[in-house]
Amino acid sequence: MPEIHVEHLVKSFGTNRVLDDVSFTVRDKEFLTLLGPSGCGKTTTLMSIAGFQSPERGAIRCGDDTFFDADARIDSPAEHRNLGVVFQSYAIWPHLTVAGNVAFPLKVRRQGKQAIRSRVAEVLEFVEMGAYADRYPYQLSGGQQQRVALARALAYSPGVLLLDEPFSNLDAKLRERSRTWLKQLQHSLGLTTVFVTHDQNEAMAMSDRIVVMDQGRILRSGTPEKVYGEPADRRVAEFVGQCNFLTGIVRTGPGGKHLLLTPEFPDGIVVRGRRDGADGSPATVAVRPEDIVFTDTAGDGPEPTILDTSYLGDHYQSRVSVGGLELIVHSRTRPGGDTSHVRIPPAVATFVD
Ligand SMILES: Nc1ncnc2c1ncn2[C@@H]1O[C@H](COP(=O)(O)OP(=O)(O)OP(=O)(O)O)[C@@H](O)[C@H]1O
Repeated sequence: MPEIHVEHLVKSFGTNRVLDDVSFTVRDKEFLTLLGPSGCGKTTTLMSIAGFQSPERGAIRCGDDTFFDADARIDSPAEHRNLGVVFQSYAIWPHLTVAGNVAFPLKVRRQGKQAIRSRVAEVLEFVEMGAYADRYPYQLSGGQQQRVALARALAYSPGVLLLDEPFSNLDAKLRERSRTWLKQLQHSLGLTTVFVTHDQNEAMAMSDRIVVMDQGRILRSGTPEKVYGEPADRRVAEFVGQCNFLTGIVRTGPGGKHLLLTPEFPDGIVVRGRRDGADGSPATVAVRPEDIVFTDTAGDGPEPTILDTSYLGDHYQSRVSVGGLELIVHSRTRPGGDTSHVRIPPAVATFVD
């Protein structure tokens, strides 16, 4: 399957610049997710790849094909790009059966009757909808309709799959099941896939790599582990999971490790990663709530005031106050009693400014 190269896309609607120098590569067979808040330009990026939007600047290449090149005035029509696209609203045709919906793009491509029949059967098997071929959309659940939309997109063996929030109409349980199932299908068919979502859990669960966008720009890209564990930017840390931010002064400690000294943690927090010329400069670090520990050892850290605690099934979430600072802490057990100090273990904090 081809790689996709998105290069320096710029796109405005009137005076509103919605893509501002967007570049990324989707590798062969990779599941890449565009993640970001509503209005950040995810759909516009996807629609530019699909050929339904034309940027003002930049280029989009897919394997050896140039889909779009503003300088060279190339903008190939959507139907020549051989991409499978599934929109947020699956838009399957209500007057056609499941098989009719899936056959439609093949008929448009003027394939023979026998070839269409066998391909429709094959694709419906991929999405586990073989038994529903003769049903109409109104006789299907939301999840089943979504599978039909996917089958229709897969029918003509596209090199690349583009998915724009395909699970947004499903309930939480079905959404979760659909994620696993789609990921398995994508993997087994080896499809290069670009997926759009504003749901960070969905992005984490499904992606080989995530591209985090905000206000038409790419803030960060990397594996889910990298984006979550080393967000590098405060907006990424805030958007991808919950996060605490601590501000202080950097000191170089034993072994060349960087420490962040804050009024609440005067002995210093050992920060992961290095930064040149940081000694003595102000800095902000991000610490995930699950990385902060309640402890009964007084020397380990300050004594917080617990403001409130919620039980969330697999953990407790507490809001605690340490000096003037409020922190969110996740713990396996309810804090209080002899677990009355908070500790930030070495190398869980990362610089974010
Ligand atoms: N056809 C259009 N005309 C004018 N403005 C548009 C048009 N399409 C999108 N926009 C604007 O461009 C910006 C980016 O929209 P886009 O749909 O790409 O965002 P998104 O990240 O996909 O958001 P969501 O998650 O809500 O779908 C928004 O401010 C939106 O209002």
